[in-house]
Amino acid sequence: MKSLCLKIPNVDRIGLIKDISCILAERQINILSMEVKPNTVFLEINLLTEDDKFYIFQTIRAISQVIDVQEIDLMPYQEKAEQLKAVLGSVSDGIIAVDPQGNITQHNPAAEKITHLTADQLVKSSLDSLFPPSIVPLRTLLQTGTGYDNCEVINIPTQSHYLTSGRPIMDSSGRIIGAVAILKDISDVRDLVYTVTGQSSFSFGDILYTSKAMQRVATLAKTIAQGDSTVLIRGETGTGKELFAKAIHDTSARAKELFVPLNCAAIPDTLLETELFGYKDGAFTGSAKGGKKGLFEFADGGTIFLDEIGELSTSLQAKLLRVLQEGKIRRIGDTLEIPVNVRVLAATNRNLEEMIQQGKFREDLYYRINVIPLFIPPLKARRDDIPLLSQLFLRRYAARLHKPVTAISESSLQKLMEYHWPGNIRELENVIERAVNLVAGSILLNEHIIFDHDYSPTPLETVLPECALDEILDKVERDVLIKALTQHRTLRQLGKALSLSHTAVLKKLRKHGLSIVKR
Ligand SMILES: Nc1ncnc2c1ncn2[C@@H]1O[C@H](COP(=O)(O)OP(=O)(O)OP(=O)(O)O)[C@@H](O)[C@H]1O
Repeated sequence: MKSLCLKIPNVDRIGLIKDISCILAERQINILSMEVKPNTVFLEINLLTEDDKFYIFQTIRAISQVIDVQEIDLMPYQEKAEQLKAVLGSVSDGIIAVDPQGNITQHNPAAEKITHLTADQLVKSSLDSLFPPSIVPLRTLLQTGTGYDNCEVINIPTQSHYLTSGRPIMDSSGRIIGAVAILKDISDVRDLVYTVTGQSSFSFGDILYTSKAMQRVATLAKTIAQGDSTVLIRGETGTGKELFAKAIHDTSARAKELFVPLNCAAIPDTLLETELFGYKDGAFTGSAKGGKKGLFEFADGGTIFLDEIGELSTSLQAKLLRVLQEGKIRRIGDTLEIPVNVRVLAATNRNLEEMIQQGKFREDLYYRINVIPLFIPPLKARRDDIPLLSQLFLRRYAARLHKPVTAISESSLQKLMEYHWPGNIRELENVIERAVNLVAGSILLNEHIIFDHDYSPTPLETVLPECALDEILDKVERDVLIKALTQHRTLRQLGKALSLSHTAVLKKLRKHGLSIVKR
């Protein structure tokens, strides 16, 4: 039933509320809420009919000392609640208020985002049902009344990580009637530290290793980072080339500017050119009005990371060489040259020297980008790193998949140490993710470790007897695609490996309900 809110200005007198109540009672009208302030009464009542409404306006106005009766949209308490909601909704920090028993009474949308809990989970729930007691300083606060500042909370089941400060809410006699916690997401804290101190948000500390080989690479990379020269990062697929590029940028003098990564193999040539250099207004049919900035312009002042540079077509290689030599770009369809100040980091797992011999890679570009070569060793050449990286991925996927697995058995670690890792750290991550999916207990065992090459395609003998040729071909096609997907990350690479066009690959993936694994 709809309610009607009234504001009744008056000259205070004893018995006025009783008179109003009598009029409403006579008409069987229910009072939903009432607020009495000096010289004003606010009423929220059930609205019955237009006739009732006319009647109560007339009769209440006629009460002695009543000045007027006005209809209003919201009661004062509703207005305050709306204002509070707007204030809570406008802050980026999470806010959670609880009553003395630890039941959540208020929270804002930022708290949902930071705790990774939904409004339904938070509303009227108790702290203990949502957070392990060991990570809820608010619970202690309710007992001691002592506030706290910037406690770090990592809640593994919900994958949330934040800093929280808390204060008690006391009544006038000093009794604790609740508490309020402020939550700051850890990534916002990092950004803040970065803004204030200029300290890098991603550093070499995020690249894990124990091997001597990697120590040498990391030391060299840290030195390189201080300079401004072009770096060519070499290494097999999945060895961490992009990770190094990011660490070099974030430790360099350009750290405050943009790091723009581009995988040259992921985009067809024609698009790649517009991505890199942009285009002028009206350069071609369907081009955006006002033209478009390319990535070199975007990255101005910062770093551009050209991953899989060996996949660039020879015509784009020539254009890239011009930018590196002249420090200027020209948008497609434009004659104007725009100066850009961009550090180029490039990476490849291809043998560029062999490609030069075959005429597939320009020698002049090679010398231009290979100013400082950085070789990331394959995982099989630094097996000492396997236990540490395995633990990292085990923790990551145990948390992500809500599994209680905490350790890797001796023999499975042995199995990991003996494998040749053609897909390097990316493959190790896949294998651990797969194992965590399979494990039921707390220890990852030998049987949970399945390498990519262990996935053997359906043997033909098992399908031949009962299937039509179309079905057999379908099964084989699906197996081949699954196998190829474990080795290639982009449509372009897949297409190349299977001698198919982009669209043909895409169509086949769709047909079998498969997709490229994004990382
Ligand atoms: N030393 C490391 N510590 C932690 N994670 C790592 C390390 N090296 C690589 N990784 C992880 O392995 C994955 C592959 O790394 P990355 O993408 O940097 O490799 P890449 O050599 O650039 O691969 P590709 O040649 O296929 O582009 C990423 O998820 C990355 O975070």
